[in-house]
Amino acid sequence: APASAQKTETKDAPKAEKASTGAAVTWEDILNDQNTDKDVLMYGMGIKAQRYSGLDKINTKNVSLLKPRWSFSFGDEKQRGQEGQALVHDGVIYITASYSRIFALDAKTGKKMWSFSARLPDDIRPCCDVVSRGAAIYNGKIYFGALDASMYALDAKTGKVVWSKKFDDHAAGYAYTGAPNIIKDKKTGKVVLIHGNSGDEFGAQGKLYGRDPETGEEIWMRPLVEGHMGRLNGKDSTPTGDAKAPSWPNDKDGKKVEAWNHGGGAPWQTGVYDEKTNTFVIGTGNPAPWNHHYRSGPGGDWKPYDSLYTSGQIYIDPSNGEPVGFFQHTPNDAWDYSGNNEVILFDMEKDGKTMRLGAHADRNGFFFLTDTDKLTARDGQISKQTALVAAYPFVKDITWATGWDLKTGRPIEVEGQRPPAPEEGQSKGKSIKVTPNFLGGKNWNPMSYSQQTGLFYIPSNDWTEDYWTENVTYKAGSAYLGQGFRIQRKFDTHVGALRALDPKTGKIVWEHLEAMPLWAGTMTTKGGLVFTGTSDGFVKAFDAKTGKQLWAFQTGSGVVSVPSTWEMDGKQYIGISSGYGGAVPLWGGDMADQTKLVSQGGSFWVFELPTDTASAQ
Ligand SMILES: O=C(O)c1cc(C(=O)O)c2c(n1)C(=O)C(=O)c1cc(C(=O)O)[nH]c1-2
Ligand SMILES: [Ca+2]
Ligand SMILES: [Ca+2]
Repeated sequence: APASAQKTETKDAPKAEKASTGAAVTWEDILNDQNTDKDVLMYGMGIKAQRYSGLDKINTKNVSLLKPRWSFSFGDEKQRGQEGQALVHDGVIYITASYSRIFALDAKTGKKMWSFSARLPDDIRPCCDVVSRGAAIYNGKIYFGALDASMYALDAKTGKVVWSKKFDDHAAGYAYTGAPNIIKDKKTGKVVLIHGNSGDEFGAQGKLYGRDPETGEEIWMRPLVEGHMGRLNGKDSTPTGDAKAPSWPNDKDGKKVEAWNHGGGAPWQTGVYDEKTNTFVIGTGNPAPWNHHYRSGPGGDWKPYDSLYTSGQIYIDPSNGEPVGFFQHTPNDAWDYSGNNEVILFDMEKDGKTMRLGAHADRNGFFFLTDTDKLTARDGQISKQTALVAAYPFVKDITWATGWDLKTGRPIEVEGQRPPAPEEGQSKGKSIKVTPNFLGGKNWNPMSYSQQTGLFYIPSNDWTEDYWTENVTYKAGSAYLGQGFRIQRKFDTHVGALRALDPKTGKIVWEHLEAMPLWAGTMTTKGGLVFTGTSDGFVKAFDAKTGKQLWAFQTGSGVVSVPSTWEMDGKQYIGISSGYGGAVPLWGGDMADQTKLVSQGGSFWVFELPTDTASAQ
């Protein structure tokens, strides 16, 4: 879209109040983000995406005194889900909002410096609400994606469009909701902007893109369905994996089944960069259609057909977009579990040695630890199920598998837990009960890892569904699921469960239950705290060791975003968006009815301790 078609509002920055150094963010700044308290330069709050802050000014002793400093309304009649995580640089907060909007706010006062609203066509088709999870910042520019499958670079000072690229057909269901990544490729020395797409529910082809952050020009494109052709510098590069795509069956004529042409696997969340091996890691989406019979061989034989490279974590060489490793969380995914959730990189001592691991809590109910050195090895093999180190259940009563075989790295599936095909002459198959349901034991909202406690804090949900197959044919722009479902609660006590998991043992050290689904991310701090938000509007802080709730503040709408924290003028601040939405009110059956009672909203909140904490006590 031409820049002139965009609406940019620029307000003069309150210069007197802004202690600006004017320096643009460099790759070194990004690499060091974890250790700099005064800024938040990436989604994940650090190169390993641990969402752990070394700040301890707000801590278990004083957090009960936390109060708002200011709040900013995103305005407009547009509301719905506010899922963004704020970036903070040079006294400015950059926060994305629903309907592909982004705001630059003065961190001291909440005063708007500029805002940008992408002009969206009427026929966009995001599956799961009009959300945006965040932006990236680098070299004087802010990068963020829009729901019509486009990417923008904005001038960080003015919000003016530097470049924009429309990368796919929104009318066919392609979209973008995630926060892009900035990484520096060690081989070429070039900084690369990496982003994916959304659209599996419409039979989109999942694709990952590497771009020049200065011009937006594509460097490479990597399709995530086996056998599809990649691109490098504008030319065909290599097919993804085996060109014959043996993990997808052939039809009667010996051609690939129709599903393979669509395939899914969209990387719609945010990846993480393993600096040591120069490898980019990102979760891949569900196969399309959800109905696995369309991705199975004659007589419903699904076992040889994993539907690669969907529902797993893929490792990519950022120099050329070549896949170097893959671990699949749900082979031939029949339940829309997808594999998109974040991978957090961390080190763990085991048997006297330090292991470099990836941690991932999947929608399928298992928490995975994978060996980063194996998955990033350039050994000519992509599928590396044996990189599995551990798989622990983190929700109750998982139906589809009893556990994982650590030798083969494959799930131990339970017979009869795949939804059967419709009987002859029927349009629907027999319904089965599935736990967790397709929205998962945990959805996109990121967990965090505390370097202080060594625990992971997982915003999980205990819920179930009725689930049955339906016949489906592909039609561009229409839902391509082939499944029917009705989401249901499982326990009277709760749906949401914030769980602290010990990666050494798989044990749940503590849990905190919530009546409504948990749809906000978590953050931990050296102050011994875990922060998150709830669907009924609270921002909450917990003792990271015990799970005791120490503070709660009501924001007036549901909280489905991701907290962040920074230091300014010697004080620590907590920032988070409020505004209810996301997938639950749209798809959630019983839960959707419950959540209709939550007021819509759209605001960003900043919290601080009273200046004189001693006298306030
Ligand atoms: O497969 C996809 O392309 C795709 C995209 C998205 C998205 O972009 O938000 C979601 C999902 N799938 C999905 O399965 C899902 O549960 C989901 C929840 C949400 C949300 O923001 O609450 N988005 C998405
Ligand atoms: Ca930082
Ligand atoms: Ca999906």
